[in-house]
Amino acid sequence: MSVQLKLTDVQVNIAQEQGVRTLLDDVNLVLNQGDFVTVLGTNGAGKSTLFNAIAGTLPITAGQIEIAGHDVTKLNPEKRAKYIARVFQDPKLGTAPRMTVAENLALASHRGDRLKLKFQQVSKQREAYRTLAAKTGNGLDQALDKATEQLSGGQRQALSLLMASLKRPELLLLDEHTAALDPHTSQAIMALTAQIVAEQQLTGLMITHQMDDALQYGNRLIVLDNGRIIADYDADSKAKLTRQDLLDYFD
Ligand SMILES: Nc1ncnc2c1ncn2[C@@H]1O[C@H](COP(=O)(O)OP(=O)(O)OP(=O)(O)O)[C@@H](O)[C@H]1O
Repeated sequence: MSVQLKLTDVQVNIAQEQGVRTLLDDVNLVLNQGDFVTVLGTNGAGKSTLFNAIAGTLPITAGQIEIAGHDVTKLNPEKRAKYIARVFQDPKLGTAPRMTVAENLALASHRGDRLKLKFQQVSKQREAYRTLAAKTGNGLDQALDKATEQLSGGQRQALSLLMASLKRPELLLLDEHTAALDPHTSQAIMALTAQIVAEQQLTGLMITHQMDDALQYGNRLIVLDNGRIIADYDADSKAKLTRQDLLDYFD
């Protein structure tokens, strides 16, 4: 089975007035193709920092990061974006607000191409975009010509997910992507996430504070504390975990 993500002895130290602070401490993690891992941890445990280190928005102090066999340790975030798609908690962050749903999908499907080409594609690909948007089940297919700033948070997050997965990423990072949504919409977005991950056999990490989602989704679960991975449950041990087992980490 091929390795999609390999973190070796990753360390992130930050110089502060009070001295050096360690945000990630000797993190080692290997994800095989198709691993979808839920990530738990208290506030400040280092979950987003881990994503920032992988995405390259926060430089690492030591260690190595490989994605799909490429050593990306020294690559800037723009170069790493070729391999990584990330969906954030804030629905506003994943889409261009003044552009329509169709234009956003065109952008996502032609990342790296010339701008002119992207907009020609909107009309050509319209039916394909409509079919894709219909997958979300939340009316996005009826809103292809709406600016994304006019969408609901759930529609916008669904669009962010479609965009993130349109050009099958080597690695999908979901950073509490349902946290800003109401419970019903959150569950709908989780169901869409699971569908997309299964269809495309994506490899990814998903940060969540929802114990039930952490248990229900993915084939593996890790717990971060104080910048370290303190637990790593494979599919079998995850299946035996209870909500209380997880809550115990937050005492
Ligand atoms: N660029 C930075 N400079 C200094 N400190 C930082 C930086 N980024 C993160 N931190 C600190 O590192 C710690 C871990 O933050 P991080 O956002 O990774 O936590 P988290 O596990 O994602 O928490 P939450 O669940 O609240 O989102 C926090 O104490 C945070 O203040």
